[in-house]
Amino acid sequence: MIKTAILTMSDKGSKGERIDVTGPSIRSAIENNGFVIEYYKIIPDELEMIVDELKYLCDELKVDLVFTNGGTGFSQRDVTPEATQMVIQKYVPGIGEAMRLKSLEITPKAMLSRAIAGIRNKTLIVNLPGSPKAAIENLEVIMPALPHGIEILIGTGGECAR
Ligand SMILES: Nc1ncnc2c1ncn2[C@@H]1O[C@H](COP(=O)(O)OP(=O)(O)OP(=O)(O)O)[C@@H](O)[C@H]1O
Ligand SMILES: Nc1nc2c(c(=O)[nH]1)N[C@H]1C(S)=C(S)[C@@H](COP(=O)(O)O)O[C@H]1N2
Repeated sequence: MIKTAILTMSDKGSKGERIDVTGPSIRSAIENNGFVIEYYKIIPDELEMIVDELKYLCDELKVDLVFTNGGTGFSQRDVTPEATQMVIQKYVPGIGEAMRLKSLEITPKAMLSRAIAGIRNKTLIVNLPGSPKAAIENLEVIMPALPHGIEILIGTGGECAR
């Protein structure tokens, strides 16, 4: 079982002005698929809050995987990739590259997501875009490779086929 946290970055959602559809969509897409959701929270697009949450999830709760959603675009308040960059020790460029490459087959707007992924200690952090459609499309791209990477990261296996 992969211990997973879902962190929704949404100014409107955190103020109760919009129901978070994306966080629960991610949950239902991965639950019962070898992933167990240990944490879910909606927070505003505030750099320091995001950094603190990510550190808590990696260092205290020690989840294997964090999916962030929202705050990857061009608006002034979009700072999720910057917060992620501040806490990771290793950058995993292939995850963002794959999400954008495959998503460009769906919409040219895919290039507007600045999502990144990286590792802090034994936790993988993956940024997903904010809309439910975009988040699930991006998630579907990376799902086939994620369990293998996490097994290697947490040391429970992960033999690469030769
Ligand atoms: N958590 C969410 N749940 C449902 N829909 C969302 C969510 N996040 C984003 N969306 C949808 O995707 C669109 C683009 O997302 P974006 O993050 O740019 O919106 P926003 O209104 O600036 O976000 P917010 O105020 O929530 O930070 C939104 O207008 C909304 O329709
Ligand atoms: N697969 C996919 N990726 C996508 C989209 C989409 O509809 N499908 N929307 C894009 C759009 S319109 C934006 S602005 C960026 C950033 O989204 P965010 O600011 O909500 O994080 O994700 C992009 N990535």
